[in-house]
Amino acid sequence: MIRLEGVEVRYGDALAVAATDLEFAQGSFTSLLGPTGCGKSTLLNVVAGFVPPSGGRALMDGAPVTGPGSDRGMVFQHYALLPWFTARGNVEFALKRFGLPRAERRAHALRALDDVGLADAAEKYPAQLSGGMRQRVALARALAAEPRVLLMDEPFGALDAITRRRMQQLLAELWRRTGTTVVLVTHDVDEALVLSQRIVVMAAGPGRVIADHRMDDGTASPEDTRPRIVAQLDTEPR
Ligand SMILES: Nc1ncnc2c1ncn2[C@@H]1O[C@H](COP(=O)(O)OP(=O)(O)OP(=O)(O)O)[C@@H](O)[C@H]1O
Repeated sequence: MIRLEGVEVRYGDALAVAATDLEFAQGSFTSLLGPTGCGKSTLLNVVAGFVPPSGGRALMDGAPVTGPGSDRGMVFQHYALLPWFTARGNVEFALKRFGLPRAERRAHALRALDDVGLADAAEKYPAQLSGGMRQRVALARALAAEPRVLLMDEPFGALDAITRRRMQQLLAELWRRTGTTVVLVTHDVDEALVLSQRIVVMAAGPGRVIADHRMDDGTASPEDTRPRIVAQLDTEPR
């Protein structure tokens, strides 16, 4: 459903991502893994429509991606919540651009907050919420519009280990329940192994794909795959 054809990204003279071909099947869960600067966020932002490719093209259901759209929800490491809105207000605000009537926006927002286990915190402000709860609001905000694709850029990078684990479980549940296509950017091999069906490993200088591990076809277990990925990350020049 998402297809990158020869996607290349330059920032000025610098080649951030060399020509890359990738496909993400509908309903799949893929992690993009690699060292800092290898172009993970850049590729995700091409799919999101925030960064236009300098070469090649990104397609969603066969149509070129020309900008952000409600079919793609995004979650960042830094939650970017609006401090003057409650949790519910933040989710409702994000729904505003879809032109839903107010009552419907509210119902959607409350349902999304309930889905992430925050029904009781809907009227709290971001400053009254823990990091994990804020990230749940950000997840609710992305999911409220019922996107077909959820794009996540190091979403749990700022959380402590226990909260991070809980959020991973929540994400796995939501993915199984909704069938949303997920593309997750992470530095963390174990996070990628626990969550995804497929791990695309990237290297820097210039950013490129160096391996594509599939764990969903029964041929490789996470235990077999882990040392191979660690070796790939270690041997690549940074
Ligand atoms: N807006 C920008 N302008 C100029 N250069 C950029 C810009 N965004 C990213 N880059 C450069 O492009 C390369 C890829 O960056 P990108 O953020 O995609 O990597 P990443 O793998 O996501 O890294 P990290 O894990 O640190 O977030 C890096 O060399 C980075 O410095």
